Amino acid sequence: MMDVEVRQSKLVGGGRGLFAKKSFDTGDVVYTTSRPFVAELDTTRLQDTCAWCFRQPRCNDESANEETAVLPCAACKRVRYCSKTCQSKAWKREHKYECKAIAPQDRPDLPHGVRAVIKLLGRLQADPQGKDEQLIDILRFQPYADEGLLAAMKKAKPQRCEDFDMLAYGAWKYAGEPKIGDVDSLGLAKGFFYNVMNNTVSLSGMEDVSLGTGFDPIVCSANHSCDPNTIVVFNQPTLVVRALRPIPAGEEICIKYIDITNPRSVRQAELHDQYYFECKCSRCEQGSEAREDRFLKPIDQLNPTFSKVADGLIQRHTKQLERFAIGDNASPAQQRLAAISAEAFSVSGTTFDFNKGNEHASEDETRDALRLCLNSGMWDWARQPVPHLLRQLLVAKLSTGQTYAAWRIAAKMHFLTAPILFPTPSYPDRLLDAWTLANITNQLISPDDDALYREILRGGLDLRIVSAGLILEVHEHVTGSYGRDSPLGRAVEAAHRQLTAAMQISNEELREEIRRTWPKFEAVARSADVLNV
Ligand SMILES: C[S@@+](CC[C@H](N)C(=O)[O-])C[C@H]1O[C@@H](n2cnc3c(N)ncnc32)[C@H](O)[C@@H]1O
Repeated sequence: MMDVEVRQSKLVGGGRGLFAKKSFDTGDVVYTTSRPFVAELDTTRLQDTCAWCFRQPRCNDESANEETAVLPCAACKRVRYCSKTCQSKAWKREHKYECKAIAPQDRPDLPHGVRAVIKLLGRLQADPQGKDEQLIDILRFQPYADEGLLAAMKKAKPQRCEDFDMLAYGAWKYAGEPKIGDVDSLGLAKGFFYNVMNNTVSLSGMEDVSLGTGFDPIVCSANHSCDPNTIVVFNQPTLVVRALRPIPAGEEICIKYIDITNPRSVRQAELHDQYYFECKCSRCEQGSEAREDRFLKPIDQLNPTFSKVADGLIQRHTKQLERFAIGDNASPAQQRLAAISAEAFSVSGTTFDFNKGNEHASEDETRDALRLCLNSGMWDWARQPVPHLLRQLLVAKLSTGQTYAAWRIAAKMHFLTAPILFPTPSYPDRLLDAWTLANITNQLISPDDDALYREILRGGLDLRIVSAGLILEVHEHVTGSYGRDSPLGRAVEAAHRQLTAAMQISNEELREEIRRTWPKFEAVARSADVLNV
């Protein structure tokens, strides 16, 4: 018996939605499935990730030993598994329907949507009586049967529609033009393609690295809110929906489809471009009064130097100004800030139109974009795209082995962005950030960095206590999102065990040390000059 049900939503244009059948407390599991109904690896992950459990390179399955890397399917050599058990589960449920089609080695890897549809058609063909309930659910999941939605997509993205039609046709061909009762199987393939591919959830691993995309008829029936009452986490391969706050029975369960830390105009543009609806959630209705839209000073107080810079940027970003609109962008002051936003967002690469920009932005460009926002005196550390840019700088520092610089950025984010962007301590992004900071801190307390450790200690901050405090923090809050029985939960549990075993003081004494250390840690983090690290 499920604790949620799918029925008509009250949201304007919301179609069907997901509803709570009982009340939930913060952190409760609202819905879980052992593996999304559709779970496809990104093509770039086919060689290093198990195509069934999504773990890299081995899972906790009993038949996998420590030496087992992911091994390829002997027949198609296109997908890999970490154990016989994973391979056998995959084969029985779906791989047998695609193995032959994807085997020819002279073909490139088929896109994940095509592979998903081949397998869905195979499963449907093998179940003419409709005994598989999830398959029935998926046939009921049809937001794109709505003529209005389809028309909106055709108008906004004619090329995408053409691609979908062509790829769905290809999938149908690869599936052997299946006969499924009296059903028009090509029409079905197209319907799947639109419905499934427009509504996937992204499946990320522990370091928030994208592994692939998933689709589950229940989770994907949840509508969007920029102030969602639940979060979705992927525990390789379990999908879990948890309550972010108390939810009374009968309330609609909403998740987030996009990055909700962005300003309203960016969120609205992304929802319109990707999902073809206008969000009217409570946060969007607050307009520019919501925190993520506010600036530090009234917008006409941008200093003359930056006004001049912004005037130059208006020209460059004319086409993007609407996406970054400040109010109605009618005044020069509004346009200037919209132009600075457009410039900095384009470097951050965090709105989907700019995905390519992200890969190309250098460390210097990232720092320049940060300076543009922060030195203008209008942005604080938690207003986007500053947090996006900080994360980008952190990744750059980590990838070039500049651990101490990375630590200072991560520490700054820990105090100045995370609690503001994600007020719930168990929020997945906040937990992952704290875990990253714990790991960077651990690197700094390794014997290799002894000199640095001692220098920081002389300044009054004991990084060993900082590390312990962060591990305890993540350990305490992981239950509210990923849960203990998850890759992150297990890693944190192991770190916690190690910490407890190595402790030479009592638990109470350690907590007292942490309590005493934290204001110093916060002061160091706040004063870190991350624009010059
Ligand atoms: C993943 S589906 C959600 C389930 C869908 N409502 C259904 O009827 O099956 C996404 C689609 O639902 C609609 N939708 C989701 N959230 C919405 C919201 N807050 N307001 C209006 N429509 C929404 C949009 O049409 C969107 O493309």
